[in-house]
Amino acid sequence: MHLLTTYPRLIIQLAATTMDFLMLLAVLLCLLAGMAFGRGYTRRARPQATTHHVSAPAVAHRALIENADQFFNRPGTSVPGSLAIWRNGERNDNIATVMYGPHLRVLRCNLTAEILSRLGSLAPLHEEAARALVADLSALCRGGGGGEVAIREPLTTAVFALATRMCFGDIVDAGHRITMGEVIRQSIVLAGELTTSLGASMLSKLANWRRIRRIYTLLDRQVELYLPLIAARRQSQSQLCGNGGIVRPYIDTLLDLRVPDDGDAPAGRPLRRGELVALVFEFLGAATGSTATCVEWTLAHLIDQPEVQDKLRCEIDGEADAGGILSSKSLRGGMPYLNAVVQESLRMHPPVPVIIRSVHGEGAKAIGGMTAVPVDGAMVVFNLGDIGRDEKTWTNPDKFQPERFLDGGEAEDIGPAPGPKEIRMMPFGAGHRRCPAVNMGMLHIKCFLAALVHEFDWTPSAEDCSKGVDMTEQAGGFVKLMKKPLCARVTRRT
Ligand code: HEM
Repeated sequence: MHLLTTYPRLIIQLAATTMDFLMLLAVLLCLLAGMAFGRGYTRRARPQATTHHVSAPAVAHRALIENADQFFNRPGTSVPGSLAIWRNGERNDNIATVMYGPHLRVLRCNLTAEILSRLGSLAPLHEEAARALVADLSALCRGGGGGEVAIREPLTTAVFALATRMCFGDIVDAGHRITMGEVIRQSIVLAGELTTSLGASMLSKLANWRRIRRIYTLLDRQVELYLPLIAARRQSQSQLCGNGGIVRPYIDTLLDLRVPDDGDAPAGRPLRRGELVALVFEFLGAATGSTATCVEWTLAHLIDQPEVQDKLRCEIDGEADAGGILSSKSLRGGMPYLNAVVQESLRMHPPVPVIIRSVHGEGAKAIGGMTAVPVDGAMVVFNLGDIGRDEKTWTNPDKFQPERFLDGGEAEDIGPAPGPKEIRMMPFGAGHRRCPAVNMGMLHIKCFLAALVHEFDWTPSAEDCSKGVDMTEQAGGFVKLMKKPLCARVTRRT
């Protein structure tokens, strides 16, 4: 009796947080289950989701383009997505996590129509962000006189500031923005770690309980950081002026949006608080990580191959205005070498290294070696890095050769997103769930890269002078970073 009353109390006292308590409860349940079944327990065959890996461009095409309708969802049970979605008993989906259907269409259409298709109007924001990065870097490299700079942090800060303005307008002060950036960075790193270490079993959850608790803490922190901003935007949905047009911050469009209601409201329902937070997190994370990572990899190659850097600078100098700024129109279409350099970088180092789909039924046959799978489905992982370096598709796939994307090159007709006929690279994914922001992503990368190459000379750091730039990729993670963050000698051009 004593044990029965004392233990639960002890347990509750020991468990400082709900998560601790749940984990301990889970341990007890496991122990009880073990005792109950004892040695006579035989493992029942449970339907187990299998995982298939795809590295061949032709197989990716067969699945994601020819059989797109069977590959339109990401696995609902994928961790850590599932941890983030279910809070307080409700699904808080963003675009990436929601199941294919009307809800997804409404969210994707809103992002595309209200933000992604307004690149011309957003140009002043892009230009200001690029100028701020140049100023920041000039200060870091000894007032422009030359110095070694680790580029990742100033770059990420500049890209994140741009994403924050697009999302909330001008109401976020620098301190709040820095905290938001740090919380998102930590959340993404942790989610990346969980993706590789966390399985669906209870044992795996127990082994990872500290990380799971930490991710919930970070999610709560995001709620604390975004809600005051959302409330402020709700109060005054003032408009952000763009060049020749008006662009509303993303959050304003979300506050006005109505999504299909499972109940009986024919006009739909507003987004819930948790959904708004999930969508803001997605927007800020997606718009920042991939862009900053691609610019860092590209600079590494430009330092490694100074002749490519010179050729690129020549093209940029010819297009930039007196203030060194490139028009949005030039960035979007008029600079073939800049486009080729960015495409080559994305081919070799797609910032998002893998995309995942669930598949069931006959569609599974699109994947070599698979037969039709039952309704609980199988998971298919497409390796974007392998696809971009496929030896049957690319000549010297491990060599950085932007010329292949110019007229007469082996990839002259290849764009960043695959067309209907073939897949040769897919840094923005493919099929129904491909990235909706291909044009904006390309524009952001080009905008920051062009400003950096126009304003500075990039040479190896003292360490890299002897050894060369280390192009090793960091293992794991949602975004494929350089293992050794790029440190370069940066000199302001006069
Ligand atoms: C260099 C820039 C970018 C790269 C390389 C990139 C790459 C990707 C990739 C590989 C996917 C998964 C696609 C798939 O599963 O087939 C994705 C999805 C997505 N990206 Fe991007 N992205 C970039 C920029 C952006 C930006 C700027 C935004 C928003 C402002 C964005 C929003 C999204 C969203 C919402 C999804 C989920 C789409 C869905 O599930 O329907 N991305 N991105």
